[in-house]
Amino acid sequence: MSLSSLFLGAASWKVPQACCKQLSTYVTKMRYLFELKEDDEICRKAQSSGRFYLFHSLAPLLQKSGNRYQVLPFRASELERILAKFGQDAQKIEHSVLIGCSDQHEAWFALDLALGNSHSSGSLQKSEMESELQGAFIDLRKALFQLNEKDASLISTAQALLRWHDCHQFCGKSGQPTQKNVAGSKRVCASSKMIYYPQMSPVVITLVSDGTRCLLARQSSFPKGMYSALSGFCDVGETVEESVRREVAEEVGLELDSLQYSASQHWSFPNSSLMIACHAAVRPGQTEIQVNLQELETAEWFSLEEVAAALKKKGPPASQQDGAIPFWLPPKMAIAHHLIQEWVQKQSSSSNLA
Ligand SMILES: NC(=O)C1=CN([C@@H]2O[C@H](COP(=O)(O)OP(=O)(O)OC[C@H]3O[C@@H](n4cnc5c(N)ncnc54)[C@H](O)[C@@H]3O)[C@@H](O)[C@H]2O)C=CC1
Ligand SMILES: [Mg+2]
Repeated sequence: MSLSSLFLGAASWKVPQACCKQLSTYVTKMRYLFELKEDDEICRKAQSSGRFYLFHSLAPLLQKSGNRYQVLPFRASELERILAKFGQDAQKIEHSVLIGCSDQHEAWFALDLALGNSHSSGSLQKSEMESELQGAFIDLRKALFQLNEKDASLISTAQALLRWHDCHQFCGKSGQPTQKNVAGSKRVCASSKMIYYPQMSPVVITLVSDGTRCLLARQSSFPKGMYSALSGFCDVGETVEESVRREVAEEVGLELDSLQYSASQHWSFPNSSLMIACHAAVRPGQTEIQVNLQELETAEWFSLEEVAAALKKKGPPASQQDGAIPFWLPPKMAIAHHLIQEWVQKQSSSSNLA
């Protein structure tokens, strides 16, 4: 709804034209997903004709195909047969969470076969399950970049939701168990009446430029040789702009002159974050960095040529003769890569114009 329509007087109110129009595939799909989240009965019915993506201790079930991975969803009837084979009750399906649906309204769910198992229900052996399911449970950190973009996004969402439910089984106020709704879009405590919704932590990621160079940094936990844009969790009460300015000041001791929003991304590691990516410029002539060694291993200015050359490389380069690893950048699927690519394109087009 636009702001102006909020202030329309009652006398000028009309039935919106859109009511008479056929709704688009996208709109009907979003409305259907909303219904599944709100209505337990409709969602339970959707499970019987839906598809299930399986996990084991938060590792997704995947199939190797060349040097890529593929997802391996199962229908409810197949899943019930598999659960029975492993001595599990079909009620385990109640632990599944809604992760999306197709344009034809086939609902998709994720279920972790290992989480939430009581000792009496019998522990499911991972290797036995893998051979029965004809796939392997792969750590998402290893598999994410070898999935296609759509599946990577679906599997990350699924893992984030499954992790959130696993960590929020008790109410923080009453200490009593919480119950999920069928879709898994919330958990409720019957005792305190508290409602818990799946959480994401907002994180800002900023590519700082001085007009000709950009600033890239390394944390000691990064793979050897990899540099990325500056990042940091937003503090409570901050705007995105305040978080960006504070993080840059904290990590490299620079003050920003301007900043511009670029894009956002859901990021699963180590927990669910909403990455908010911005470009920023430092005040003219103020480029001397003072690295906060508690947060970063190092930070350096890189020229357009250096960054453009690094963007062309795929993955970590082999180490040089002296054992050093040449500098490289995060993979395509990471929003840091997108920011850096955007900066290179902008710089290249402005240097072509000059
Ligand atoms: N997708 C991408 O391209 C990139 C993603 N990232 C992600 O951004 C996140 C934040 O980046 P950092 O520079 O490490 O953040 P940071 O600079 O805020 O430092 C991390 C520290 O912040 C504190 N912290 C405050 N709030 C927190 C919260 N809600 N959860 C966890 N720790 C919190 C902890 O002490 C933690 O050790 C990381 O999880 C990282 O995986 C970082 C760079 C690129
Ligand atoms: Mg940081």
